[in-house]
Amino acid sequence: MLTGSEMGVVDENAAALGVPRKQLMESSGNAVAQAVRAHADTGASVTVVAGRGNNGGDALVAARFLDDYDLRVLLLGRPETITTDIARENWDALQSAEYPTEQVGDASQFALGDPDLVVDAMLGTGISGALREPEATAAAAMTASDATVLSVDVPSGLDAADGTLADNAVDADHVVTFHDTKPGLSDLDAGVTVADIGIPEAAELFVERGDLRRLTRDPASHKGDNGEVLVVGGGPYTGAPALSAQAALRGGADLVRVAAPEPVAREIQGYSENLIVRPYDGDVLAPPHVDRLADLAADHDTLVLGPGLGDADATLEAVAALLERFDGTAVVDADALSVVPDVDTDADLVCTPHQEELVGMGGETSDDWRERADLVESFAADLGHTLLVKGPYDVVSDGERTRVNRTGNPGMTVGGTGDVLAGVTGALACVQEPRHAASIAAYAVGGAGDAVVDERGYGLVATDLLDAVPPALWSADADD
Ligand SMILES: NC(=O)C1=CN([C@@H]2O[C@H](COP(=O)(O)OP(=O)(O)OC[C@H]3O[C@@H](n4cnc5c(N)ncnc54)[C@H](O)[C@@H]3O)[C@@H](O)[C@H]2O)[C@@H](O)CC1
Ligand SMILES: [K+]
Repeated sequence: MLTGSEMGVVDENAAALGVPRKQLMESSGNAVAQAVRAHADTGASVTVVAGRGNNGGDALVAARFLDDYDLRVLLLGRPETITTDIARENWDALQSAEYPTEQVGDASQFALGDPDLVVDAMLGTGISGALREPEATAAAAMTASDATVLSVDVPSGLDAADGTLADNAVDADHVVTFHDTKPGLSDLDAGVTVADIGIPEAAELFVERGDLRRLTRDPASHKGDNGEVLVVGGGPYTGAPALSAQAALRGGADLVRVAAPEPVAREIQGYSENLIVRPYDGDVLAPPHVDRLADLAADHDTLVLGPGLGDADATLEAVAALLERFDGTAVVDADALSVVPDVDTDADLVCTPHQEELVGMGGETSDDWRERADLVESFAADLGHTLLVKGPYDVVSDGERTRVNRTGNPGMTVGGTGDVLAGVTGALACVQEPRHAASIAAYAVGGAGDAVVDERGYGLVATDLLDAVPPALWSADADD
């Protein structure tokens, strides 16, 4: 089942793969016409009631497949108010071909007549709230009529975000929905057909620009609403935690703090005035620090644990103890990964190993990315956590759902790129489900690397990625 917004992600991913929405609309329209044929004999009277969005567009396409019916096509509103180019192009095609179309200016002009079948294509996944006019009047007329009511995608008035049905929704006899069923359809007293509209499976498997649609930033948000990240890293190394923390800021987090041993804290701060550094005593993370860090972590949306911590026994012991105390979302990277298989934690972990680290954790890998995806999925299920396994094709799995990211290039084998990825994942995990955070982070950091290499060739360094992350996250072109 897919919600309306998930459908939007998949459909833009299809466009990114070369199957644009207008092509999908042609398939949808064809499927609507097939459903008409299934419920009305050739020659029967069929009235199409089209809204001004793409739901209406689907039915305007269907009209071209229904030449052997006694057809009427009603547009609710003026053609100038059609909201998308592709729906308007299909309206214009009906005009050029001189189909019998009518415009309904307002509710008082709506007259359904007495058709054998009515196609309800007023509103689909773009609805918000109860039906307004003239849709409300048209819906009441459809529901009251003797006509068979065939709804396109969802009955107008059903909100595919959560399945709620408006009081004045269309009472459909049949629904032809696209690609996958939608929330609320199974509760209706209507026959539901799911039509394949030619969206490639890859649009759901591969992370593509449609996934960026999940990113939203509330214009009314305040400092902190977009995430506070705590990076626990550093000791033997200073660059890694600084990179992760700066990447978390580039990934959209509002506040990023780094907890690090006192001797390296100043150096980490020196990399960037944007960071807040919280020093603790000693040269490396060790069990005595855990109480304070656990309290600090509880005040953050996500924890990024591992960058530059090193693998001293005391450090790994402290990592395990910290995870045992923590019940939020933590991105675990680098040396901290080795602790994960044996740790007992209520936290949601996003583990970001490369393939060697995966094997070190007890997982298996394969040169074939499809096999690797299966292996990662079953290992994620064993662990009970989300995995983002880095490679030429990154694999993200929560043990049930698995995605593959194809951005990135061989220039990114340089040191530090993993720290950037962990930081961006940490930032996104403040506002996204872990699997989406990991998928989008992999896509955007890979895309950032691709942009840098496109511009300057190989020889990129991890700091180059930082500036390239925001455009990779936020400036994808969306089509209609
Ligand atoms: N996303 C996809 O993957 C695909 C979508 N297609 C179709 O596109 C539909 C979604 O199209 P759109 O996003 O253009 O949205 P809709 O066509 O569902 O509705 C958009 C219009 O409805 C108006 N509106 C919203 N709430 C209203 C209310 N309560 N009362 C009256 N008017 C209201 C909006 O102002 C807007 O003009 C799907 O349901 C499906 O039929 C298909 O063409 C193929 C693929
Ligand atoms: K509809």
